[in-house]
Amino acid sequence: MGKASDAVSGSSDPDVEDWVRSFRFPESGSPELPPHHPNCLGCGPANPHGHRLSVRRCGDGVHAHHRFDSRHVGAPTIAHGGAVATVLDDLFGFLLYTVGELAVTRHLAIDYLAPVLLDTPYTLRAHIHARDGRKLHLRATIENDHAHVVTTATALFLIVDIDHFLTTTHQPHHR
Ligand SMILES: CCCCCCCCCCCC(=O)SCCNC(=O)CCNC(=O)[C@H](O)C(C)(C)COP(=O)(O)OP(=O)(O)OC[C@H]1O[C@@H](n2cnc3c(N)ncnc32)[C@H](O)[C@@H]1OP(=O)(O)O
Repeated sequence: MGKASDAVSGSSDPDVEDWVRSFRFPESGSPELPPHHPNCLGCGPANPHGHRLSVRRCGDGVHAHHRFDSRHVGAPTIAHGGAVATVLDDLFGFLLYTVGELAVTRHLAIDYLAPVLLDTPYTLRAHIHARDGRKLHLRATIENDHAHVVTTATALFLIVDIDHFLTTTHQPHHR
């Protein structure tokens, strides 16, 4: 595995620094992709409120099978749109393993084409549509068992260096 933390600068939070130091990119041939960290809301196995998303490489992109459950209810029987956004954002976050660079969400847009139902199997896919320097333009879909696409998403992720995760003094960005 490649190390993401060769140039770690000082951090005041030892837990964050430990996580950053232990972060590794998986081998390029490895289909299984590791969670971003144990408590990640999207994929962390130790987060009792999380989705525990399990994501694999698929060609140049990534895919996952997922069921939303009663913790994610919006309208009765339907997944909350924010829960769907969480999962898609996290799915996009797995594409960083395919580029071998650290990246974070700058912009996320979702089209909710049909309700995402609770306790129902879905297939999620994401890929890099285009790369322009630091900018990764990403696309994703959620599809039901009848191959109907119920949600589409696009995102702009920005490649960052390791210091992004160690800096506790980020300033708001004004466009
Ligand atoms: C150990 C590791 C584990 C890694 C673990 C990773 C976990 C992933 C988890 C899932 C993903 C997440 O939830 S990530 C968490 C949520 N996201 C965040 O917290 C990020 C918060 N935002 C930021 O920190 C910052 O805004 C950054 C770093 C994203 C970008 O800041 P910046 O470097 O100053 O860049 P900025 O000027 O804003 O924009 C860069 C370029 O993008 C363009 N741009 C900006 N918005 C748009 C837009 N909507 N459409 C088109 N283009 C846009 C700008 O014009 C500019 O173009 P040009 O002038 O350069 O041409």
